[in-house]
Amino acid sequence: MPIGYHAGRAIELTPSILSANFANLGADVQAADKVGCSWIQVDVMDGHFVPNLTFGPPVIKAIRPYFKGTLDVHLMVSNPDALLEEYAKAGANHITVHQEASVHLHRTIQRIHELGCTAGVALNPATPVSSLEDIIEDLDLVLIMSVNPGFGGQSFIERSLAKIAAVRTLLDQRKHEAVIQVDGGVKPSNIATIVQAGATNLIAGSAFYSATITPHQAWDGFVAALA
Ligand SMILES: O=C(CO)[C@H](O)[C@H](O)COP(=O)(O)O
Repeated sequence: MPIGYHAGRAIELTPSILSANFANLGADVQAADKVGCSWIQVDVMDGHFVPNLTFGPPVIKAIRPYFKGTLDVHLMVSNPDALLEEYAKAGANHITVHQEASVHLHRTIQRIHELGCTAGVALNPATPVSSLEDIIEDLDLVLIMSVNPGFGGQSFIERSLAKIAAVRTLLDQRKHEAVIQVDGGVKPSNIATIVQAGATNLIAGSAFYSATITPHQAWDGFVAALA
């Protein structure tokens, strides 16, 4: 269920399980389902493309029964092509790869579609939106990284707002509809500005899975911030 609407588009809140309690992962995934999230993101890190290690396909398979909506796998890995089939088979509905990690990006996007998933491309903070000019019409989603990938709990990089607006302009120019997802430092205090720039799907890690508030309270806080 959307947390709001902007310019006629539904706005989705996507919890990142990077900030969940790994000792209680099934329940934390189910909590996102119960509060009404339509998407959940699994941040896959390989210790090579980014300096951290997280979830393999068996984890995706294990949590799949606990979430009805879109299971969004964000591959922060070198050579993503080698892993696409395994993550699709494990239960991913959507797969995002990094522009910086993909040598044959067009082929990679085709392969994700062949596997029955929707496809996205992520841009690191220093990667320009212009790098998507020759692929954007093939994409279901563009992910603007608003932190350097690898860790939750970092601060939103303000320059990301201009990049979100540039993606919206490019999509409008090409008359193509795609999700604009933003990942890193998203909070109730900045969500309205991010949505006004053109984003439609907001990743929330530490602001959703927190020691001080429940997922339900987190959801309510984001809804109120957009109202
Ligand atoms: O992909 C990520 C880091 O690479 C995280 O999902 C992202 O940083 C979200 O965490 P937070 O909301 O705590 O900033």
